[in-house]
Amino acid sequence: MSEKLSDAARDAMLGPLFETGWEMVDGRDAIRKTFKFDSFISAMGWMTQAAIWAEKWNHHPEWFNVYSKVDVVLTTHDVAGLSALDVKLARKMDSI
Ligand SMILES: C[C@H](O)[C@H](O)[C@H]1CNC2=NC(N)=NC(=O)C2=N1
Repeated sequence: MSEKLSDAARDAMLGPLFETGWEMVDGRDAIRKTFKFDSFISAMGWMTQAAIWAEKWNHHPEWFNVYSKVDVVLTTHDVAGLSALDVKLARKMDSI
């Protein structure tokens, strides 16, 4: 079972993600980022790879795709807020 991120963990783990374009969602304990690709197929390929990691870790993104753009929101529904799993998936999404 995941735990909500502590204040200390937030400082350490979220700071580096904010540098790569992640930001807090207004009014929610969640992070968001828009990923842009050069085609629909590139976006779908990225989503497919991210989906395989999400399924492996049983941690699923809220996301929305239009053509070559994917809007992603990460949060942990089981704890109603951010957990280390959100950070792990965000880092993976950045690295794919
Ligand atoms: C029952 C199942 O394990 C849970 O619903 C999992 C699935 N994927 C999940 N994904 C996310 N983002 N948060 C969760 O709390 C979560 N819980």
